[in-house]
Amino acid sequence: MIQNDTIIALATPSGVGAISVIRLSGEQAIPIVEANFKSIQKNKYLKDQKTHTIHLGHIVDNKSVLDEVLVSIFKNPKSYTGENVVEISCHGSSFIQQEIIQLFLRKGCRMANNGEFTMRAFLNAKMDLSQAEAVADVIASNSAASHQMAIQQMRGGITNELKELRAQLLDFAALIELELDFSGEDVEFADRTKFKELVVQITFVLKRLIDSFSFGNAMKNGIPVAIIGEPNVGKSTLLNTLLNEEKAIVSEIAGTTRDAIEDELIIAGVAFRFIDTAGIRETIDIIESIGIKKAYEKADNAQLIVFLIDANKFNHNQPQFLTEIDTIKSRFPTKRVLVIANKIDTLLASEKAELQTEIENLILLSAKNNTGVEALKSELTDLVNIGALSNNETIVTNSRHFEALNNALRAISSVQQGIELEISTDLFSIDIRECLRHLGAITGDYDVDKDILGHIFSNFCIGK
Ligand SMILES: Nc1nc2c(c(=O)[nH]1)N(C=O)[C@@H](CNc1ccc(C(=O)N[C@@H](CCC(=O)O)C(=O)O)cc1)CN2
Ligand SMILES: Nc1nc2c(ncn2[C@@H]2O[C@H](COP(=O)(O)OP(=O)(O)OP(=O)(O)O)[C@@H](O)[C@H]2O)c(=O)[nH]1
Ligand SMILES: [Mg+2]
Repeated sequence: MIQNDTIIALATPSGVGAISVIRLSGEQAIPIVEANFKSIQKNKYLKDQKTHTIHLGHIVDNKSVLDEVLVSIFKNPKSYTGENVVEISCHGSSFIQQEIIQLFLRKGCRMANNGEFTMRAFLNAKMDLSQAEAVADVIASNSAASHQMAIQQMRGGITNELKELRAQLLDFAALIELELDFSGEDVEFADRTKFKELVVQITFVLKRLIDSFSFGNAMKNGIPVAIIGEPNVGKSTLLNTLLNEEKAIVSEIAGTTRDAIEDELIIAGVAFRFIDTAGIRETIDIIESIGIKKAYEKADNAQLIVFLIDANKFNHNQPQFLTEIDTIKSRFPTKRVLVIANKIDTLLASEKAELQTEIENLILLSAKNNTGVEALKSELTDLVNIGALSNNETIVTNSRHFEALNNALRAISSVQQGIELEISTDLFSIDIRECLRHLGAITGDYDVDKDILGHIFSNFCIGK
């Protein structure tokens, strides 16, 4: 499916750099560049050169030399897009970049849309849709964890997990449909025992992939950690200390933070998104109470909760702290709650020891003096199960894939029910097709809607 127009875009960031790469893809890429390229070698022409070769010369426009460049040639189908591709490595000046692009736009190229090079790679079967989508994730990845998940996906993660099972399901679909053609006679081409085994196996793999999404999504976007506690306990100070930046306003006035403030921090290769919230207390202030409501919402949506208490207020005669901690833990029964006693710089050593023995698993910290913060960080990374990452397992991070996997699971569950209830074959053969369709949507094997493709690639940057 070779597109007949030739597209051009800057492949490197716009702005000044040592060199910049301008990429052209399409049937006419080589002749278009050829007409304005002069090799330093006499009588050397790009059209005669082998694929994957590099050539030194000048880009010329009406005999004036725009730049000395290196031109790389990739010949259809051996290129990133599967089309003829030419890359021009020029000097990294904004002026030169623009002059060269403008020159080739005049000579018959068209400016590429976002993600169009990768879209062409998909349309020319250089990669499947899930791999093409992962290209954007690779570019966007900002932590070791998100990078690893994206690379795994770009190399065909989900596709490889499902390819074999999908092929087997397709075979069964064909056999079962064949039985339907002989509906008068009592024939069974598809081995029911084997078919049941396959359905169980598919269900198992789908569930594993679906389950990986909450982890994958959190890893990709940063694991949300809500910092909550009473006013003035030092939540905003802790956020600032973690980020090493005066992000949130800190003051001795209780009720300083109103709106939730968040930012990302990468700890040991994993992105965490820390959310500082309004201090929780009874209040008649309308704005403050909206902030408190929001604090609860943030905690509800967070993966982890950091609950801060003011170590100063600890009084060993009163089990008030313990009640407070229990209240928070029962308010968020399914979440991991890390309890932190802040402001330990104001405590005597004996008081610290007492605090630690009275409250289990307490992290002692001084947000102001930056003590105990490393312990908190290592506690956080311990809580994140990155075992899946080191095992190179496929982790679903894309919500489109997640949705398709859920749809496929729903369909295969109907198939399973159909077999158990021994309903007529024609009914569950529809569910088998349905399952195949959803699995195909992930890789783009089924006729994917133009709009869906447009939507997927619109999230890319130009030149990718
Ligand atoms: N200069 C440059 N660097 C780049 C890219 C690019 O397009 N250009 N890439 C773009 O993202 C990535 C590399 N991906 C690529 C994937 C395939 C082919 C390619 O030419 N494939 C051919 C030939 C393979 C061979 O035989 O060596 C093919 O698949 O047939 C090129 C780049 C990252 N670095
Ligand atoms: N001594 C000491 N003071 C601290 C520490 N952390 C915060 N403080 C002080 O406690 C006061 C309140 O700090 P904030 O960070 O604004 O507290 P907050 O929990 O965000 O308060 P609200 O936004 O009102 O809920 C400020 O005066 C801080 O300087 C600490 O570790 N030690
Ligand atoms: Mg605050």
